[in-house]
Amino acid sequence: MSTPELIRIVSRDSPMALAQVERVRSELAALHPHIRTEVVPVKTTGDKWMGDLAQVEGKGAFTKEVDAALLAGDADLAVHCVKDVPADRPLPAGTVFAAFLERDDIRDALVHPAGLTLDDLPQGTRIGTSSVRRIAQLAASHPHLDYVPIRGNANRRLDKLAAGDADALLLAVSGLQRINRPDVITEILPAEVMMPPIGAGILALQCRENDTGLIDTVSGLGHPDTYREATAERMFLHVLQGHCNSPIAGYAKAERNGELSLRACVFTPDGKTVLNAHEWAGPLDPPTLGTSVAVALLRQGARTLIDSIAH
Ligand SMILES: NCc1[nH]cc(CCC(=O)O)c1CC(=O)O
Repeated sequence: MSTPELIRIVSRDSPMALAQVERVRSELAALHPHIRTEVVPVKTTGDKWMGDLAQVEGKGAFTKEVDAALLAGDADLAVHCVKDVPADRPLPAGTVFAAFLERDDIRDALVHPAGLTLDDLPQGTRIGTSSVRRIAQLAASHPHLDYVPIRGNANRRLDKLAAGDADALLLAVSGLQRINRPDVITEILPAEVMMPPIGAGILALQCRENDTGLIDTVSGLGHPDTYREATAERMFLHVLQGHCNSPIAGYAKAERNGELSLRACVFTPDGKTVLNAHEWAGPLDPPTLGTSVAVALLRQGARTLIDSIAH
């Protein structure tokens, strides 16, 4: 097994994705100063299609072309937001996760040009979001708000907000930090108000499964607690067979004392029905915790809620 001299890193070509690649490059440079890296940017279906993601083959819209480049040997290492990697099916055959980087902020933020906070938004404020998860969580608590679909990478959404296409946005804090625009945040929503999506704030490194030298080299970038959280969350989503447009939210948390917990919710689109589960792992391993929380929600009727959303 040999250490590679050059690692070609493939990723989406959005500013956020390229910033993520730079983080990987700098962590790699610190660990392996002699390895050179090259960036292979690709456009994904999700970047090109500006309509409803459920109408394209929704699942994997942000990952398919990246995975294809990896499998074709045009690159050696893919960087993905775990949030964008489908969990209802296995990773593309022949690829594996080699590491999960230390998790960033998991919360969503409100972006309002005049600096208003969520509870101050007036009647009829148009929130630019296409996310079933985000809309379902505000629909019940803030019924006076309106929603307008908005797509495109975070920079484009900020441009559309400035152009007046929406009155406010909901975006991930971690994403805004990555594109160096935390200045636009007017309020960070606590996870109790806006439960994050599965995999929020986590970057995964994916390799070809037979590239053992590379897997070994990049595994040093992995963060053990993030690995436990990501594994519990993805098994949860796998058992629920959630899809990219699912009204599902939740997060695992590895506490300082080593205990792992997972809380999760499934919503109706109007947010009036919320199924809830929160469990501690105790002696369970992370995937079994994920399975247990998913089964708890299935017992409460989660299947009907998930299947009633078009996908
Ligand atoms: N679907 C786009 C996407 N994928 C991951 C993030 C945020 C960063 C992350 O959670 O890793 C975003 C942007 C957003 O939802 O605001």
